[in-house]
Amino acid sequence: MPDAGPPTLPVAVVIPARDEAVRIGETIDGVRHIPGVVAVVVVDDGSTDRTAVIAAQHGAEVVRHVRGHGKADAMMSGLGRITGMRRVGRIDASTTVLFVDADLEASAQAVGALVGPVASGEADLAIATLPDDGRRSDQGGGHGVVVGLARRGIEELTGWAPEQPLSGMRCLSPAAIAAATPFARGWGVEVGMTIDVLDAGLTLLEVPCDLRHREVGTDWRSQVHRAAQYRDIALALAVRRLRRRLGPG
Ligand SMILES: O=c1ccn([C@@H]2O[C@H](COP(=O)(O)OP(=O)(O)O[C@H]3O[C@H](CO)[C@@H](O)[C@H](O)[C@H]3O)[C@@H](O)[C@H]2O)c(=O)[nH]1
Ligand SMILES: O=C(O)[C@H](O)COP(=O)(O)O
Repeated sequence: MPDAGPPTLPVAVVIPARDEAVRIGETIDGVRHIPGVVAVVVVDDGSTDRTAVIAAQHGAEVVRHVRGHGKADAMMSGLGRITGMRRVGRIDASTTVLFVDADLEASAQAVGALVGPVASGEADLAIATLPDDGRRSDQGGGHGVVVGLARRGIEELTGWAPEQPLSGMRCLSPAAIAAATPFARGWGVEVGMTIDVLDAGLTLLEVPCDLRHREVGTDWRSQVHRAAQYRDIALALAVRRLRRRLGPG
C-alpha cells in the first residue's frame, strides 16, 4: 500500500491582522497550500489600510473590528467565526484551528508542519519556532527583555522553558482551545495560552518551521510596541501567579 503520508485533519486558519495590506494577500495564498485547509478567516483588527479588501479578494472569510482591540481579541473573534461555521455545518466538528500571523507572506505555507503532531495526538498545542537568522532568538532589538520576561515567567509557573515563548503560529486541539480560552488580553495571549494548556495537563511541542516574518526594529515605535508587549505579558503572568495562590475554585 502507498504511504498515507503524515496524519492530517481538516484545518481552519485564523489570521489576526492590523494594517497588513502589504503582506496579507501572500500570507493567505501561502496557507492555502497547507493540506486539509477548509477555511481561512482573517480578523481585521481595526485596520486603517486595505487589509480587509485584499483579504476578501484572496478568498478569505473576513471578520471586521471597527476599532482595534488587540491581537488576543482578534483571535477570539476568529474562534467565534469558526464555531459558527461548525454549528451550521459548513465545516466538520473535528476541524482543528491554526493561528497564523499576517506578516509571513509565502513562508506561511511552512506552518503546515504544526498540523501533523496535533492530528496524530502527539501534542494538543504545536508551536512554530522560527529560524533565528543568525541571531539568538532572545537577542532582538530590545535585547531580549520581553522574550526573557515571557520565558522566565513560563518556566517559573510550569517548569518548562520555551525556546521562542512569543511565537504566534500555533495549532490547537479542541482540548487545548477549551483550556486556553478566554485568552489573556493583547500581547499576553501566547504566554497565557502556554501556561493554561500545561496547567490542564495537556502536551505541547515546539516545531521548527522555515518561516520569515517582519522583525521588530529599534526605532521609537518598536520600543513603544515592546513596552505594550511587556505590560500585557506581565499582566498575564500576574493573573496566573494569583490563581496559583488562590488555588482551584
Ligand atoms: O492590535 C493588533 C496588533 C497586531 N495584530 C496582528 O497580530 C499579529 C502579530 O503582530 P506583530 O506586529 O507581527 O507583532 P510581533 O511583535 O512581531 O509579534 C511577536 O510577538 C507577539 C507577542 O508579543 C506575538 O503575538 C507574535 O506572534 C510574535 O511574532 C500580526 O498578524 C498583526 O497584524 C492584531 O491583530 N492587532
Ligand atoms: O523583537 C521581538 O522579538 C519582540 O519585540 C521582543 O523583543 P525583546 O525581547 O528583544 O525586547
